[in-house]
Order: sequence, then structure tokens, then C-alpha cells
Amino acid sequence: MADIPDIVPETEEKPVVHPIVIEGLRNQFGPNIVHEDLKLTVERGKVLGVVGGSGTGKTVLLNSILGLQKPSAGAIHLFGQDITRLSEKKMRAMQSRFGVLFQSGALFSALSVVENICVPLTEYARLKPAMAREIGLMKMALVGLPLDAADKRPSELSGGMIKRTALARALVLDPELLFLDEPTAGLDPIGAAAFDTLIRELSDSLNLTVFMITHDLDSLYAICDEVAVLADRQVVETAPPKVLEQSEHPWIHEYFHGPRGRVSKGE
Ligand SMILES: Nc1ncnc2c1ncn2[C@@H]1O[C@H](COP(=O)(O)OP(=O)(O)OP(=O)(O)O)[C@@H](O)[C@H]1O
Repeated sequence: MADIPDIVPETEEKPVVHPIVIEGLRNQFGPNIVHEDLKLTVERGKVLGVVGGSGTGKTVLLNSILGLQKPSAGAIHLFGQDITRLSEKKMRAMQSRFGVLFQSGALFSALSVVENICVPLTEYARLKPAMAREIGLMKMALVGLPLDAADKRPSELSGGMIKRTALARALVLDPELLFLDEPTAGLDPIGAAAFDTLIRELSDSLNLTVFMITHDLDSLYAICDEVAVLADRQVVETAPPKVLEQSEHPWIHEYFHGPRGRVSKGE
């Protein structure tokens, strides 16, 4: 009797699709090359801090990922799709999968808190106003805003409440990916620490991936799984803050051990 070959069931392992994979990115303005062959991968559910000296291209990198700045070369994959090649329609669909909190908060002064939060709902989803308001109120609770602030104007809010309103708006479409540009800038240390805690809790409970540009060393230690350092036109290192402390790269060493670094403060 002929041997019956063992049938080994094929285990089909699905390839991991990361929220962000950047390869060979170049951004150039005339003779000014800001990024050259930049690579970066962000895994699902992780909080990534992005740091770098002034002019190293943190904002240009963010704008490239958001599709606001067309790179000179390279690929930017969001959830497996190279956004540098997407049609306008597909890019719009992609944009509904991420939320953005700009540094200033960028609220509409003529709209109330809850109306500001609901702006993306009217842009991307056709919802009856009453239902949109319900969702807006739920997001207010999620970010720790008192519900009696719903009908206030941005001019009546504290800095921390403006940030929370902008965060609620960034989360209103239940994104998988959240971009934060200097989220704690302008907040007092207690407000900044509370905002850090909120971001970490949201990331953990919603499995939200976070890409955060910051200058705030306390935020890095408090909430980042990893920190990507921009220098020399590239991401020169990506590692947890405690590991980066040991780096011999001159800028990274100065950042952690210089006069304002935590290591030199003995923390
Ligand atoms: N639209 C543009 N046209 C020409 N040059 C630009 C443009 N946008 C940015 N740059 C240049 O790109 C470089 C990086 O700027 P970017 O604002 O990204 O730096 P950054 O790391 O965010 O700095 P900072 O921490 O000071 O905000 C700078 O030299 C800037 O002049």
C-alpha cells in the first residue's frame, strides 16, 4: 500500500498590518533636504513620542503622514495602504480612520463645545443633529469634560478644557490612530500630567495607536512606549525612553543628560 503522505494543515498566518510604516521618505524644499531615506514603523496600540531639535522636520513628517504635504519620494503606509498613491476619494476615507489634535486646539470660536466635537460627524457621516449631539456628549464624558460645558463657547473654556474638547473632536469618529502635536504645550504641570494620563488610558482602553510630537520630557516618560528621535534628516533611534537615556548619539545624550534633562536632575 502506497504511503499516505502526512497532511499538514497549512497555518495561514496573516501578515501583520501596522498602522504606520514609512519607508525611504524624502522631503525637500528647494535645496533644503529635510528628510532623506527616513524609516519609521508604529505598531498597533502603542504610544510613540516623536522628538527632535527645532527644524528637524517633526511638523513636515506629521503633515506628510496626514496627507497635507506631498513627499518628494518614499512610501507612507497607513493600515497597509500607501497614502502617497491614494486617490482623493480614498484619502478622504483614510482620513476618517484617524484623529488629529493640533497644537492650538483649532476650535471654531462661533460653535459651542458639543458642536465643535460634532464637526467631523457632519463632514463624514450623515447623522440627524439630535443623534450627533448624543455622540458628542458621550465623547465629552470620555475625555472628562463636564456635560454642563456642552453649550459653552471656546472663549469660556480653560486651556485644559480646550485641549479636551479638541481631543473629543479627534475621537468622535472612533479612530484607530490618533495624532497629537504638542498636546501638553500651554498647560500647567498638573493639567499636563492629567492630560498625559488621559491619553494613556484612552490608548489602553481603546487599543488606540498614538503618534505624538512633544518637547515634554515628562510626557515621554509618563506615556510613551517608544520614542523616535529625528536628527540628521532621519529617525536615528526608536526606543523606550529608559533605553534612549543610554544612547551615545550627541543630540540624544544632550537631550537626556543636558541641563534640562531628567537624568541630570536625578529623576
Ligand atoms: N512649506 C515649506 N516650504 C519651505 N520650507 C519648509 C516648508 N515647511 C517646512 N519647511 C522647512 O522644513 C524644515 C523643518 O520644519 P519643521 O517645521 O517640520 O520643523 P520642526 O521639527 O517641526 O521644528 P519646531 O520644533 O521648531 O517646530 C525647516 O527648515 C523649515 O523651514
